[in-house]
Order: sequence, then structure tokens, then C-alpha cells
Amino acid sequence: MPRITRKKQIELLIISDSEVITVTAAHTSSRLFLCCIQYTMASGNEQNKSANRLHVIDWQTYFMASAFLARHRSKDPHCQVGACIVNDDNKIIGTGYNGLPMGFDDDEFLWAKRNESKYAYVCHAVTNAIIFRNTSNVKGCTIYVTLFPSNECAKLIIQSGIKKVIYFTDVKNEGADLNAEASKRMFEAANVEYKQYEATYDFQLTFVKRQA
Ligand SMILES: Nc1ccn([C@H]2C[C@H](O)[C@@H](COP(=O)(O)O)O2)c(=O)n1
Repeated sequence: MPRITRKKQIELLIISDSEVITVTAAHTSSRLFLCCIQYTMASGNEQNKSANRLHVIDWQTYFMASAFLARHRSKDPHCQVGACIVNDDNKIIGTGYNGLPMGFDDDEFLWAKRNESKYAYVCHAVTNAIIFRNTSNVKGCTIYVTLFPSNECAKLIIQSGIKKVIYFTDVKNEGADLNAEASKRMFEAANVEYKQYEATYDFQLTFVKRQA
């Protein structure tokens, strides 16, 4: 339970074991205006002001979060997938999400749940990430995907020269089988490493929608 220490009339310090929250308020007449809240994670009980910022997310978290951000652009109401391609210098060189080819009007195309017709048209996230890359090739790169690559994606990954796949889950919505065996067989034959992302942070990215 955090201890609340009232330092002075307009400032409160709320200290718990690992967090220091400073609430600075401008106090005028009888009303209290909350003007800023500074939230800092302090290691132990003392916040070391000279140390570098603590709790910086690692590269894998940053790239997997980038793939998750990309999937938010997908208009498929049933399954959204994101991908992020990274080179050996930890530079993002391509992101993608599942969607219709350019020129298709998403509003005209029926994105009905499990609409059988969509499979003939939809471009997978991996496809878009590779095609819309910002470099000449993706040889030797790593691709982060929110969903384990399909067999068609596996072929593209192999043929494009990507050498490592880090996936978040190999379970589709409602547990539908991903037919991942063919992808795994091709990756192993082509010496493409694949492994599941290991969460190292309870990481949540919240964008607050600006009030109109
Ligand atoms: N590795 C994958 C697998 C699927 N997708 C896309 C293709 C569809 O838009 C959607 C799956 O639809 P569902 O069968 O769940 O109705 O996800 C992908 O981009 N990458």
C-alpha cells in the first residue's frame, strides 16, 4: 500500500516500493488545479537521478510491438496479422499487415467473417512486409510476425533470403489449425531459424484517442 507523504501544500509524493509518482499542483484560491503528473519507475526505494533511464524495452520487444502496431491497419474483421522485418543493425526495413491488393476498395469487398472468397485475394502480412520493404533486398534479415507464417509466407521468406523468424503465436483465432507443419518443414530444409517470441516485459502500448 503506497505511503502518502504530504511534502507541502501543493505537492504530494506518493511512494511505493518501486514507483515514485510526483503530483505537482498549482494551488489557487480554494481550487486545486492538477497541472502535471510525473510518473517514474525508481529502482529500489531510491530514484537515482543520475542513472540512465530504467526499464528500456529490449530490441525484440520493440520489433514485436512494431508488428503488433502494423496489424492494427488490417481491415480483416476476423484475423489481423502484422509483420516487421529487421536487419542486423536493428533497423526496421519493412512492415506489413494482411490486406487486399492495391486498387481494391476495402469498403466494397465483403470482409465477412471467414468469407471464403477473401483467401483468393488477401495479401498476407509477410507478403506486404517483403514487397514494401525500403531496401533492395532482405537477405539475412529477421522477420517478426504476430502469427506463425503460412506455407505460402514460408516460401516467400525462404526465397527472399530472410534467415530468422520470430513469431508471437502459432495459434489462430478459435484455435484453428495453422497448417504450420509445411512451413516448419520448409524452414528446417532451408536453414531458416524460427522461434517463439519470449515476453520479457509486461508491455502495454496505449494510445488515448484525442477527444474531438
Ligand atoms: N500467416 C498468416 C495467416 C493468415 N494471414 C491473414 C489472411 C487473412 O486475412 C487472415 C486469416 O483469416 P481467417 O482464416 O482467420 O478468417 O489472416 C496472414 O496475413 N498471415
